[in-house]
This record gives sequence, structure tokens and C-alpha cells, in this order.
Amino acid sequence: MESQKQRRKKTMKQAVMYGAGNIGRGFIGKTLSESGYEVCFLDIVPEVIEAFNKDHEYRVRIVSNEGQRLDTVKHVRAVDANTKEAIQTIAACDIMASAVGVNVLPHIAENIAKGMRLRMRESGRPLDIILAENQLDADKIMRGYIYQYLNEDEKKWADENLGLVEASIGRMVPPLSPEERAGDPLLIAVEPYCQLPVDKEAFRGGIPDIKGLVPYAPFSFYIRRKLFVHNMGHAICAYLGWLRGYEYIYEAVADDRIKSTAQAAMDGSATALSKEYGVPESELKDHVRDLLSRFGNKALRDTTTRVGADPVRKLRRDDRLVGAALYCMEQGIDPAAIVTGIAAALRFAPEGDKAAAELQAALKTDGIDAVIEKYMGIPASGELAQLIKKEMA
Ligand SMILES: NC(=O)c1ccc[n+]([C@@H]2O[C@H](COP(=O)([O-])OP(=O)(O)OC[C@H]3O[C@@H](n4cnc5c(N)ncnc54)[C@H](O)[C@@H]3O)[C@@H](O)[C@H]2O)c1
Ligand SMILES: O=P(O)(O)OC[C@@H](O)[C@@H](O)[C@H](O)[C@H](O)CO
Repeated sequence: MESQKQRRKKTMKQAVMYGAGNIGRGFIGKTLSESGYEVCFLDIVPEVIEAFNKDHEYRVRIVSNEGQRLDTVKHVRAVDANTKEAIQTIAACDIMASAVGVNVLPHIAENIAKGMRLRMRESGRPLDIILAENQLDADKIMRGYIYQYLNEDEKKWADENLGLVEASIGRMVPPLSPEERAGDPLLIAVEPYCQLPVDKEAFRGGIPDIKGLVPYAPFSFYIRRKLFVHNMGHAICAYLGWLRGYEYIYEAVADDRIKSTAQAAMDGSATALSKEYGVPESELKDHVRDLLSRFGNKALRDTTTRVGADPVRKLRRDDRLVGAALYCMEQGIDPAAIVTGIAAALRFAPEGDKAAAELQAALKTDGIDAVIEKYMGIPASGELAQLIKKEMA
């Protein structure tokens, strides 16, 4: 006979969370569960999948300088992402989200295409996917990856029914060490901030009822604010902090020299955004102050190596540093403080960061001009490149 628990689950809305890492577990999966969904995580790490299916719940520690609390996230399960069951889950869900990392997106596109194809045949219901990734134009980029696996009829269906929803993920979630997770393998620690701004116009199946969701248009404002203010300032603290020997972001931001560089850089982006979108500059600068205070969250123990990781991605033309510098220049704002951060990123070389090692090797063998052109995608003779070279010298 069907148990009460099984009956309740059948009537619950179903969510798929692609990626059961820091953001998947520590933010989006938790939010979906608290909004009344049963959440199926898709991942590839067997121990993680096993842990979800053992207790069907996990714990999230909310930490700040004021104290902490422990929440239990219920109604969760996990499935190996590379199985038929995962495809069926995508085909049948009410809402889906991804938080796998920008570099992994091309590798999950085929499974999403398969799930979408099955859904198109079985129910024909629109499929909305919230892209919880730090990437400008994540929606367009992901559509390109998925369409590689679709035929013309499927592409036509997807144009109308596949909603790829950009999101601005502000919650900071560093990984816990194995020692901290001992005895509770799914435990995660997060900061209290939990708003979820999303592109209001991207949903094809209606705006879902999700706790903390902030549907907003034009979304380019939020995405730029997140990448060019939050992530850019965060990266500057990480790179300057690492160079000064700090392990944690809270140590870096407590150093007045680093804080003032990060603040000047973030204020520059804030002014540029205010000019373009007409949002009051004072409001954006208050946001900068609030972020700098959130970076000072000691209990979060976020590291300079995590926040600075993969400088190859972070130095791309459309990413937080070069992207923000170009944006400021377009708006007539001096990018000097951001350039200090770019030069620091070019010196970032922690053990074990393969992208940083690649950059260091390229600097040695090919020189700065070649690195600027290849990794930043800007001309070595251009204005920004000149500023970077001057700062490096
Ligand atoms: N951690 C943060 O504070 C934070 C905040 C905002 C945005 N983000 C963005 O969120 C995204 C995820 O970051 P994260 O910190 O959660 O990373 P993470 O590494 O903790 O999580 C990624 C998860 O994806 C899984 N995965 C990898 N390849 C997979 C595949 N082929 N199929 C299924 N699962 C796969 C991994 O096993 C892991 O569980 C990134 O784009 C990041 O920039 C992170
Ligand atoms: O995730 P990344 O590597 O793109 O960036 C590192 C951090 O800046 C980032 O994870 C932030 O913590 C996050 O975007 C929350 O604000």
C-alpha cells in the first residue's frame, strides 16, 4: 500500500537541480525545497548521490559575524546525471536549475537536449531552466550548446518553449573542508543573503512561485551589477589578498590598502551602471558598502584561492575584470583600480590552480602582449592593454 510520505511526494511540485555543489545544495536546492518542491539533484559524484538517497535530507549552516543557525533541507533525492532516469526527471519536472560551473555547461547540454526532446514528445509542457552560473549571457551561450544536439523541429519547439533564465547569484557559498564535513557529508555553510534575481522575460511556462525570487527586466542591469561590482570586487580582494599572503577573504578586506582599491574599483562600476541604467548612484554605492561588509564574514571562511580560482576565465574580455574595465571606459570612468586587480590576477599562482599555472607559463614563454591578446581578447596596442602593462611594470 502507498505510504503517506509517497502520496505527499506525488502531489509535490518537482524540481531538478543540475549540480549538487555549493550553490546547488547551499542555495538553489534549499530555496526550491522551502518553496514546496521535491528536489532531485543530478550530479556525477557517487558518494554525494548516495548520501542524498540515504536520509533524503541535509543540513545547511547559515553563518555570519553575528552567529549561526542550522537548517534542515527536506524532500530531496539525487540521481546520476548520466542515466536514463536523469533524462526522464528532466522531461517530467516543473522547474529546473543548473549550478555546475561555467566550464561544465557544454558537458551537460546533451543530457538537457535529451530531456527536452522526451518532454516535447510526452507532455509538450515548456521547460524553464534557471542558470545559476557566473557568466554574462549564460542564456545565449547555453542555448548555443543545447541546439548543437537538436534537429530543426526541436529547435523550433525550443525557441518557443525552452526558457533559459539568467540569474544573479549573490549568496556566497565556499566549500567546507573534509574535516568540517566529517560525519555529515552533505553539510554546507552559507551566508544569510538569499535573494534570487532572475530575468523576468525569459520564463516560457510562467513565473514560478519561489521564495526570494526577484523577477526583473531589463536583466542586463542585475547581471552587470553582479559581475562588474560584486564578483569584480571579490576577485580584487582575492588577488591582492593572495599576493599579500592572506588565506581568507575576510583578512584581505580587513587590510585597508586592499579594501580601498576594491572599493574604488567597485564604485567605478557603480557609477558606470548608474549612468547607463539611471539607477541612483547612492543606491549602488550603498550596495558596494554592503558587499564589502559581507566580504568581511569571518565565519564563512571563504578563501582567496577559491574566489581567485581560474584566472584564465576571470580575465576573459566578458568576465568581471577586463569586462568591468572596458565597461567603465565606455562610460568615461577611469578604470585604474580595476587595472590594479588585473595586474594582480596576472601574478596569482597558488599551488594546484591549473589555469593560473597556464597563465604563468604563457607569460614566461610568450610575454605580456601575447597573453593580453590571447586570454583577454583585447589588442595589445589598445588603451586598456597599455594601462595593464604600465601597472605590471
Ligand atoms: N559558490 C559560490 O559562492 C557561487 C556563488 C554564485 C555563483 N556561483 C556559480 O555557481 C556555479 C556553481 O558553483 P559552485 O560553487 O556550486 O561549484 P561546485 O563545484 O561546488 O559545484 C558544482 C557541482 O557540479 C557537479 N558537476 C560537475 N560536472 C558535472 C556533470 N557533468 N554533470 C552533473 N554534475 C556535475 C559537481 O560534482 C559539483 O557537485 C558556478 O558557475 C559559479 O560561478 C558560485
Ligand atoms: O564562482 P566564480 O569562480 O565565478 O567566482 C568566485 C566568487 O566571486 C563567487 O563564487 C561568489 O562567491 C559568488 O558569485 C557569490 O557572490
